[in-house]
Amino acid sequence: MAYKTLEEYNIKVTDSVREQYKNIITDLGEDIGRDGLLKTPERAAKAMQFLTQGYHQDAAEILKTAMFKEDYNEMVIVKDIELYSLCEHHILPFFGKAHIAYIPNGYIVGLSKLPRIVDVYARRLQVQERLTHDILECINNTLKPQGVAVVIEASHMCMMMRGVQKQNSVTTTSGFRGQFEKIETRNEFLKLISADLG
Ligand SMILES: Nc1nc2c(ncn2[C@@H]2O[C@H](COP(=O)(O)OP(=O)(O)OP(=O)(O)O)[C@@H](O)[C@H]2O)c(=O)[nH]1
Ligand SMILES: [Zn+2]
Repeated sequence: MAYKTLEEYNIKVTDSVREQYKNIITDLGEDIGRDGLLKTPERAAKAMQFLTQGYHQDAAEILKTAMFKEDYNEMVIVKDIELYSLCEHHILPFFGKAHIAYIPNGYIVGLSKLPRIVDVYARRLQVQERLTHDILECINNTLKPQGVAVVIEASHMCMMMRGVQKQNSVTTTSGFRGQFEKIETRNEFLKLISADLG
């Protein structure tokens, strides 16, 4: 990075993206001088930077900050983790829920770190399949558990607001490593994430 700090880099990016948004908004037929739009290029630039901040974050480092030695060999599940991402084909949102499980192998991880790594990978231009694998591989390679499973259910705005315009379709992706490759373990996980325990 040619800048001393991430903050300095972000300010330069805001400046550049703001100017490009001015052109985009004008080309789309709007009057950039209109009162309500005066600050829009700057706001839009900052919003896009927020939604893609995952490029500057290291998910493995986040996991490593909260790994604790513990002799617990049962399945740990964090389900219904809400996520918002951007599809890399249209730069439109896709959103839904991630469900994550792992079976420890000497170490447990601070529970909040699992939603945090979902956000690191979701806040990039993504496809749902790669998002699923990014989360799966990060946990597998960093925590080195006996097994890990990730399921994501999401709706894609590019299929709702435009294109095929289907309002109710939900896409499910999944990945399983280690113990979760065994059908009984995988089924126990799938049963637990679909059960309403409340
Ligand atoms: N596999 C996958 N496809 C996605 C995802 N997000 C968007 N897409 C699809 O990416 C495809 C891009 O296809 P193209 O034919 O190049 O684009 P398009 O003409 O805009 O396609 P339509 O959406 O069908 O109008 C579309 O089928 C989208 O539904 C994703 O996360 N995973
Ligand atoms: Zn799309």
